[in-house]
Parts: sequence; structure tokens; C-alpha cells
Amino acid sequence: MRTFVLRARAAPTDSHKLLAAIGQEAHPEILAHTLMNAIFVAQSHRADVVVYLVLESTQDYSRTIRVEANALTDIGGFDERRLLAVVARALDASVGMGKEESRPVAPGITVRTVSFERLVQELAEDHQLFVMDRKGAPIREQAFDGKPCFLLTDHIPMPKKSFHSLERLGAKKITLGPTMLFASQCVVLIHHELDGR
Ligand SMILES: C[S@@+](CC[C@H](N)C(=O)[O-])C[C@H]1O[C@@H](n2cnc3c(N)ncnc32)[C@H](O)[C@@H]1O
Repeated sequence: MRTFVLRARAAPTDSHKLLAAIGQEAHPEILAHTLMNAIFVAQSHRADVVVYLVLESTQDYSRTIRVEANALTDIGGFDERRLLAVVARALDASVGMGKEESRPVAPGITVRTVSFERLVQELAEDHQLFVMDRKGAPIREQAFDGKPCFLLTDHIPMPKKSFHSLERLGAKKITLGPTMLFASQCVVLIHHELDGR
């Protein structure tokens, strides 16, 4: 199983604001691109992949949308518009939820009012955590067990404070090289690296 967590610090949790922000400063298209590259391959879904999209620009609670490839049914396509419609649907399903509640959205998709910090604490219990960072250790030299979990951000960097708590949870920084990439490009290279093992 491969798990990806995208911490989208600028992404609005209001579906109308999210859709209106495409191509604007919040860059919600990063969510669509990451989902696309994590879940889809030509003519199919990748097996054994879970993606968490954590949207943090909110009036109340962060929204964590969990997408599990093995349980996903047809979502109508893989273009930006379809993928962001899935995100918007999950956000609409989450309206009025209290803290750390969860709701089903569609097969393979759930939404939860859980913060990034709480989510990674839970994942740390049975996953090997990796923070994607240009200054980390080379991915080529890293051994992976059965449940690696890769932590990425949108265009806003992970706060320093988060790095410290992630280190306490045993997360390791790994790099894909010196070039600053998009989160979605990191996902492709991670899949490539693991596919070759
Ligand atoms: C566009 S980058 C974030 C840019 C942000 N301004 C920053 O300074 O971190 C998006 C995500 O990809 C990761 N990333 C980008 N290039 C990388 C690389 N060469 N190796 C590992 N992770 C990388 C970043 O760490 C981040 O999680």
C-alpha cells in the first residue's frame, strides 16, 4: 500500500471558493493534479493507493478527503474539472460537521474534519512516514516497508513547527533531487521509484 498526504494549506474548505480559486493564488488545481498522478494510470486506477487531501483554508475545521483507489468507482473522467468536482462534492458533504466527524461521500471517498497533525499522528501508528523535502536523504538510498506514507504540501511550505513534530513521530526527510517540483510531479517520481523495486 502507498499512501500520499497532500497538505493543501491554501485550499478553501468552501466548495464555491475552491472552484472559484482555480488558477488563482490558492491554486486548488494542485489537488486535482496530485490526485490524478497518485490514483490513475492509463485505462485504470492504480491498485493499493490511498490519498489524503487536507484542505486548511477554513472558517472552522480542516477537511481531510480520503480517496482509496481500490474502492473507487467511475468518477466520470480524470480531467481537472471532474477531479475538483469530486473534491467540491466532499466539501459539500462536510458542511455542518463537528470536530473529527467523518462522512461517506461516494465509494472509496470519505471526508473528515480532522487536522493534518492529528491525521499524521494516526498514520504514524502503522505507516513509515516520509516528508518530501529537497534537503532530505536521496530516495534511492531509502528502504521501504509495506506501508510508506509520503507527506507533501501545496505551494506553501510546511511550517518549521510541523517538521519538529513530524520528526518526533519518526518521519524522515527524503529528496527527489535538487529541482523544486510540484507535489504532483513528486508523486509520479515516487511511484516510479517504488515500481522499480
Ligand atoms: C512546490 S513544492 C513546495 C514549495 C514550497 N514553496 C516550499 O518551499 O516548500 C510542493 C511539495 O513538493 C515537495 N518537493 C518539491 N521538490 C522536491 C524535491 N526535489 N524532493 C522532494 N520533495 C520535493 C515539497 O517539499 C513540497 O512538499
